[in-house]
Amino acid sequence: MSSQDTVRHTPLSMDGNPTIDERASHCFGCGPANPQGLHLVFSTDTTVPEHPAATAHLQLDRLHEGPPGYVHGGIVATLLDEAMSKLNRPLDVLAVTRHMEVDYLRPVPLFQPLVLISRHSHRDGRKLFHQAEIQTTGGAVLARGKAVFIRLDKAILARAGFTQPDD
Ligand SMILES: CCCCCCCC(=O)SCCNC(=O)CCNC(=O)[C@H](O)C(C)(C)COP(=O)(O)OP(=O)(O)OC[C@H]1O[C@@H](n2cnc3c(N)ncnc32)[C@H](O)[C@@H]1OP(=O)(O)O
Repeated sequence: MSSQDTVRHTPLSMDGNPTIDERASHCFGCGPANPQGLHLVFSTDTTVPEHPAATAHLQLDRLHEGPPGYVHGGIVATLLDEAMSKLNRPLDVLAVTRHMEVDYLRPVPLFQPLVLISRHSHRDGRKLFHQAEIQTTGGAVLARGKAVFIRLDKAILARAGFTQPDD
């Protein structure tokens, strides 16, 4: 089995005792250790601390094709979800997507530079409301998403298996 296959097929529970960042290293959207992942790199802007923003620049190829020449719709949703998830750390919360809506406004082209932008809108208790867009470098909006993330407390984390017994 190649090392790539080993990574792919090793369950989290057999991964030793990784740190939380190591456990996130295989995230399909941003994990550097996932050989099949999108490897998105975000910069965050906390100029307005209560409304942080996140931005990534990317370009996709036929690995993520849906309609000929364009990005698959599921990948479009993944990009928006990932961008919105990046707003949680600047807000100092651990949260997961509970609800997401996607507007597919224009086909998202392969082989062209794209900009992925997200911004936190507001919060209501444990609910965080985020928005995101996929844009061309000229600023044309191709897809737009909005989502409700739920802030996780220790009990939910344990129930979902995101923590290990010693956490
Ligand atoms: C390394 C970085 C990784 C980043 C990955 C990118 C982000 C992700 O993809 S995370 C993975 C995908 N998400 C998940 O797997 C989450 C799965 N869901 C869960 O585990 C649970 O539903 C969980 C824990 C979030 C919440 O469960 P639970 O505590 O039972 O709450 P639940 O009853 O579902 O409702 C949550 C709240 O959302 C609200 N809600 C649901 N839909 C909507 C909506 N459309 N609009 C507004 N509010 C809504 C509900 O009304 C409820 O509100 P309140 O707290 O006021 O009652």
